[in-house]
Amino acid sequence: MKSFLTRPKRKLSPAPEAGLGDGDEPTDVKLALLSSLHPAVEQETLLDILLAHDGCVSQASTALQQQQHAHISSRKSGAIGYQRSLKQYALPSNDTSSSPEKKTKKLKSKRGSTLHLYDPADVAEHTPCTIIHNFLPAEDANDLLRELLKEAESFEKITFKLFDNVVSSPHTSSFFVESYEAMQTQKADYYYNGAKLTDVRRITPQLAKVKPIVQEAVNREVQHRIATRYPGGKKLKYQSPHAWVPNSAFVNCYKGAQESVGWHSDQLTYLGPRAVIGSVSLGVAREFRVRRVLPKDKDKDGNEAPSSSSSSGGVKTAEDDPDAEGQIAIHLPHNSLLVMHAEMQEEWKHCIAPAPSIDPHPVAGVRRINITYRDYRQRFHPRHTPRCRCGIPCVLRVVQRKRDNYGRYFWMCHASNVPGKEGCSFFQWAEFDDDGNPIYDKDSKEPAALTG
Ligand SMILES: O=C(O)CCC(=O)C(=O)O
Ligand SMILES: [Fe+2]
Repeated sequence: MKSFLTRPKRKLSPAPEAGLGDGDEPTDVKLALLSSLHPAVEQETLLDILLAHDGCVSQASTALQQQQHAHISSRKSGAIGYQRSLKQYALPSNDTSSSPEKKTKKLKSKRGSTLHLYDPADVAEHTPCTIIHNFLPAEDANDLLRELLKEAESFEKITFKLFDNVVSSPHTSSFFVESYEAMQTQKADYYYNGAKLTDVRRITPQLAKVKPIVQEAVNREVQHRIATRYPGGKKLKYQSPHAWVPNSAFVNCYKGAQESVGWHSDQLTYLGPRAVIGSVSLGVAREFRVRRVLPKDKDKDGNEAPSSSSSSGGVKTAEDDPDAEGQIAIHLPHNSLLVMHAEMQEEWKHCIAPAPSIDPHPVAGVRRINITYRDYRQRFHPRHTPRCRCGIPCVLRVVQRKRDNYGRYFWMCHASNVPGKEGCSFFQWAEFDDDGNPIYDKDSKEPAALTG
C-alpha cells in the first residue's frame, strides 16, 4: 500500500502540551504507544494520523476513537486519483498554539520521503501549485482529450544534449500557437534546449475553446494566492502585475506507465521571471512530483555546486539530488487544472515520474495528455534578448543551487545544449524592474514600446 507518506524513520516534534507519548520521544516509541492503544489499525495509518496531529499521541488516539476504524484501516493501495486529505486525520481544534504555519512545517516531506497529496487544500498549502478537480464540463474534457489524442499520434520525442550525449525525453510533445504568423516566428526565432522546434502547430478548435476558461481560472487562482499567501498580500517582486493571457500551449503525451519527464524547471527565457503556467491533465491519472531546490555551497565531494536551473524537457542530471528535501507527489486526475504559481519555476523542480502501474482511462486507454498553457511575453521575444558569441539568443536562468547570488537571473549561451555544437562562455546578469520587465543596458535594443 502506498499511503500518502512513505518515509524513513523520523523524529517528530513534541506537542505543546505533552501527555503520555506526547513529548520528545522518537517516532517509533510514539507509534508503539499508539499501536498498543489501537492494535487493529495498520502502522501506516497510525503514522499518518500521528503526523496529522503534530506527533501528539493522545490527540491522534482520540481522533482514531472518533473515526470509524474499519474505514481508515481498509484503505487500499495507492490507486491514483483516490481522494484523500490530510485534514481527515485532524481533529477539529481550537488549539491556537498550532498555527497553520507550524502545521505546514511539520507535515512537509523530509529527505528520502514522499508526501502524496490529493486534496486541493493540501496542494495549496504544501506546494507552489493549486489544483482544481473536475475543471471542465465532462463532455468538453472528453472532446479536448479525443482531439489531442488524434494530434498526439504524430507527436515526436524532444531530443537534446545532456553532457556529451544526445538523449530524448521519454514522452512525446508538440507546441501549439495561435496564428500562422506565430508558427513561422516560433520555427525561425525561438530556441529550446539550444535547438529550433520543427513541429509547431496551429491551435486546435478544442484547445482554443478551453483557453479562455483556463485563463479565467488561472487569473482567479493567482489573485487568491497573492491575497492569501504572499507576504503583505502583494504580488512577488518581478511578478507581472498584468492579467495572465496564454498565447501558446505545449501538449505532452505519455503513453503507458513508463513514459515520463525528468526533473526540471520550465524555461523562463520567453515567459520572464516569476512565470505562471496553467496545466490541464486529461486521460490516465499520473503523479506530478515537485521538490524544492535547496541552495548549497558545495556538493558532498566538496566541489562547487552547479549554479543554475536545468531547462524544460531535461532529465535528471548529476546536480540533482531529488531527495534533498523529500518530494511531494500531486495526483493529477483526468480533467484537472494545475496552476503553477509565480514561486514555482525559480524555487522548485518538477517531473512526471514513471508509474509502477496505471488505471486505464475509458477514452485514453493507457495515455495521458497534458497541456501547459503559457504566456509568451513580447518583451522576451528573442529579437530583444541578449545574444551570445555564437550569435543565438541567450537562455534565461536563475541561480538556484548556490547561496551566493541565490535568486539572481542571468543570460547565458544556449548552444551548449545543441547536439553537435560546443557553445560559448557568454554570461550576463539579467536585470528586471519590479514587474519583471527586462532592463537592458543602453547599448542594447530597448523594447520600450512593448507591453506585457
Ligand atoms: O505533464 C505534465 O504534467 C508536466 C509537463 C511539464 O512539466 C512540461 O511540459 O514542462
Ligand atoms: Fe515542466
